[in-house]
Order: sequence, then structure tokens, then C-alpha cells
Amino acid sequence: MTVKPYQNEPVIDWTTPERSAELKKAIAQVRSQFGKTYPLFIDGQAVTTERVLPSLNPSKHAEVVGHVSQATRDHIDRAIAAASRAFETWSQTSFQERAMYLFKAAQIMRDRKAELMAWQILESGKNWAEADGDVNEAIDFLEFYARSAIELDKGQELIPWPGEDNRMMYIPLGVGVVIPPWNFPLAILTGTVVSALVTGNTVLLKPSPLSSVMAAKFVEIMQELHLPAGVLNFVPGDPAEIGDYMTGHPDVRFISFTGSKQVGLHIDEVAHRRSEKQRWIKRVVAEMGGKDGSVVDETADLDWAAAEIVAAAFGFQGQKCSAGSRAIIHEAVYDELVAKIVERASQLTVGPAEENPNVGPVIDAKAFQKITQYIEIGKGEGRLVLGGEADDSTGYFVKPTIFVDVDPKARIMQEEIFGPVLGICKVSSFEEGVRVFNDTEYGLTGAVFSRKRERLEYARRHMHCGNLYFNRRCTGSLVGVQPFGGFDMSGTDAKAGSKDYLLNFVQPKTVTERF
Ligand SMILES: NC(=O)c1ccc[n+]([C@@H]2O[C@H](COP(=O)([O-])OP(=O)(O)OC[C@H]3O[C@@H](n4cnc5c(N)ncnc54)[C@H](O)[C@@H]3O)[C@@H](O)[C@H]2O)c1
Ligand SMILES: N[C@@H](CCC=O)C(=O)O
Repeated sequence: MTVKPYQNEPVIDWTTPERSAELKKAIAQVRSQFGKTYPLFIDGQAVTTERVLPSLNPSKHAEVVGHVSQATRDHIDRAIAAASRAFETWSQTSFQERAMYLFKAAQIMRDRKAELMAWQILESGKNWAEADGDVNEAIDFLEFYARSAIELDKGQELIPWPGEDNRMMYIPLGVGVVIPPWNFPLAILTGTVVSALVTGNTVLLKPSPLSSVMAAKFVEIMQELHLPAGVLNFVPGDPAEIGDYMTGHPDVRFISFTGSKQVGLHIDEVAHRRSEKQRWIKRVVAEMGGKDGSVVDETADLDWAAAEIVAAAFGFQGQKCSAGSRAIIHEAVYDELVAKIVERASQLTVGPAEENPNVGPVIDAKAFQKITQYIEIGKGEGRLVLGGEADDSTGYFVKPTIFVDVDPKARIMQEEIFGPVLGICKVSSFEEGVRVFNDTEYGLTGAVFSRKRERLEYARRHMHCGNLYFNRRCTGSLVGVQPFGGFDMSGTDAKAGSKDYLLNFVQPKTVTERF
């Protein structure tokens, strides 16, 4: 099978007159579909339930983007049974055959890019560039994992042994439960589902209620591929009712979770409580939160550092696991850099996502409350120099907020806020900056701004995070270019977008034939 070399999907400037007209048309078309009901999808059949959950537009919470059917435990039983049946045959298809589904899905997403972006703009509050990035990443995952699967099929080269044929091949695990978050509503969902499918597993997808219409659109795309019945089952529902039931189910072989530390740890516990009926140790991939940040020394290009720190802190309203919510600055340049950061952040526009502001709404009322509570906590922990205001009268808007002179041990420097709040602290040496950076329970992303080679090399060795960036922001990893995942309470470091990622969903089998 000849496949052209992998390339990341190109970024599009949607603000040109032609592109902007195309996107606005897509937004209008998507809005005309508001209020529809989306079914579950089990064993190749759409299933509409009486109980549905609305998904709202965070820029204008009076608008219902769509209603989504809600699975009960009975639906989960049916989905697991269907996935188990489908596994019998799907697991026997070739890596190449399964990769073809992914290539086709990538093309469909490419053809429908403006529409898929429009759903995210309206359901998730992404501005145009963030929505473009998300759809591109979904396409990248499809293209990249399809190629990785074809590579994996070759197995591992073994040491030749006289008189024997030895082979190690990768076989799938079984039925998996995939639980993505809402903040990369198409990208992470696509990456986590298709990595499991292309390796020969079958899947129950339980999306976040906050982006479940986007998830339903993904499932529609997968239906266009005519996957065999039971290979992908869509089971949105209330975690309190179906969450533990799914992750603790004895017929489930693995869980691929991306989300908060609290939920990830809970799922890990439930999944590893073995029931008598269970024949395996469940595998749990859990990619969780972060308290990421930048360390800046006295040699850094301060204008550039300020621009990158602002982008990392406030891009998508700070709602990225990689968001740079801490800036740790050398005392020699502290005042100058703080002034530059505040000046830049004060220029950011805030408004409804479809108007393409720099900063859109936060996702929902719960997030709004949590972030505004942290802003109140911050007022007691540092000096508020920007923002601090919020308005949820029509949508959930929080102004970019900056606290300076914060103690590194303060709650706003230790806990994930997941909103547009930046805490800044002063250090008296680069090494102290690295120590402060490392002093959280997380270990996801970090950035260093310095012109000194020895400082960068020191950081390379000592900064404890899964994704470390020198002289650039700590957000925006690209599939295949910067494989992504964190240490410690940031999760299992599964490294999404790496060639190794598919190994999370297979088990190697060695076969020896004696001649
Ligand atoms: N490390 C990464 O790659 C990465 C990427 C994106 C987001 N995140 C993290 O995700 C979080 C934001 O996403 P979120 O608010 O959707 O997270 P969340 O933990 O609240 O929810 C994640 C998913 O888990 C589901 N869920 C909740 N309780 C469950 C249970 N008991 N059983 C089964 N499923 C359950 C939710 O419905 C959702 O689909 C942040 O902490 C962010 O840092 C991490
Ligand atoms: N991979 C993304 C973060 C995903 C989490 O929210 C980034 O690198 O910014």
C-alpha cells in the first residue's frame, strides 16, 4: 500500500473576505439547524430516547444548539454486547483496511471544514482560528494514526534465531470506552476514538454533554463510512447514571479518558476494581489537567515573551489543559515584562465567538462560577492588575484577568482554573524559576524564554513536564510534530499524536515456529 507522506493540515486565514463569507454562511446554515434532536447510535441503529439533554450556545445561553438523547444502563448493556459481537470480526480485519476508513473520514472533514468549525463556534465558543485549529487537528489525527497503523502492522524486527521463525505482532484489546472532554470537541474526540478503532478495537463513545452536538456530527461522519454495526457506538448520558457502570463493566477491556484530574482518578479507581466476571486487568489511559506556565530570564526577548505568554494564557479563554496560567519572571526584568504583558492583554477583545473576538465565552454556568470564585480567591492572594470582571447576562464572559506578585504556593498558582486567569510571580534566579515551575502536582506543558544556551539545557534536564517549549508559547502542539501528554497528575503521558500512541490500544503477541 503506497501512502503519500504525512503533512499537517494547513492553517487557513478565515478573515479574508472570501473565507469570512464562506464561514458566515456556514454559521447561518448551522444556526438554521438549531434545536434538532440527535439520537444514540447502537449496533448500527439510531436510537432516540425520551430523555434528552440540551446543549447551549455559551455566547448566548438562551440559544439551544441541539438536544441529545441520553443513554441508560440498558443502552450501555446493549452497546457493550454489540461491540463485543463486532469485535469478533473487526479485530480480524487488517490494519490497512481499517486505515482506509480513517483516510476517508479525513477527506469528509476537509470537505466540511467550514461547517464543522461553525458547530464549534456556536456550541463551544471557539473563535475562528481556534475552531480552524481544532478541525485541522482532527484531520491530522485521522491521517497520522492511519499511517501509524500501517507501520504497526509490520511488527517489530526480532533477532534471527537458527531453525526458527519468530514474529511479534500487535493484536487489539477488545471493547473500549472512550470518554473525551468538551474543550477540543472534534480533535480529541476524533483522535481518541479512531486510534482505538484503527488498532482493531470496538468502541463505546461517551461524549461530554457540553459538546455533544459536535460529537453527534462526528458520529454522522463515521456513519457515512459504513463501519460495520457495533464497531462504534454512541452513548451520551449522565455520568452519575452510566459513568461507573461503563468503566466498571467486566466486558470492557480498556478506557481512554481525557478530562479533569478528579474524574480521571475516579475512573482509574473504578476501572481497576476487578469484578469476578472480569478476565483481564483493564488498561486505563487517562490524560488530565495542568498548571502550566512560562519561566522568563533576564536575557529573554521581552516583547516576544509577552506576546507568547498572553497567547498561552488567554487563547480559547484559558480553557486548554496546556494553558499557560502561570508566568515566573526573573526580578531583573519583572516590572518591564509585567507591563508589556498587561498592555498586550488589555488589547484583547471579548465577545460572542461568531464575531471572532480574541476571547470568547467560557463554556457554561458552572465554569463561569468556578472561574469567578478563583478571581475572588486571587484578590486575596495577589494584586489584580487587569480584568476581574465577568458578565453572564447573555453569555458567559470573563475578562482576561491578571494577578501579579503572587506567592508560588498560592491556590491560583497551584490549582487548575481552566479560565482566562494568569498569575505572575517574581524569582531571583533562573534555577529558582525552574523550581517554582516544578512545584505543582501537575506536569503537562511549560515554556522557557531565554537567550542563554546553558539555561535552555538546564531546563531541558530539570523542567518536569511532558511538553516543554523553548522561546515559544506552551500551547498549540501539532500532531506528529509535538506528541502530547503530561506527567504526574497530568496523566498517563500516552503521547497523543506520536507513533507510539497506538501501542496503548494493542497487545503484542509473539509466535515462534520451529522448523
Ligand atoms: N491532558 C490532556 O490531553 C487534556 C486535554 C484536554 C482537556 N484536558 C483536561 O480536561 C478538563 C476539561 O474537560 P472536562 O471539563 O470535560 O473534564 P471532566 O473531567 O469534567 O469530563 C471529562 C469527561 O468525563 C466524563 N465524566 C465525568 N464523570 C464521569 C464518570 N464518573 N465516569 C465516566 N465519565 C465521566 C464527562 O462527561 C466528560 O465526557 C481539564 O482539566 C483539562 O485540563 C486534558
Ligand atoms: N494539545 C493542546 C492542548 C489540549 C488540551 O486541552 C495544546 O497543545 O495546546
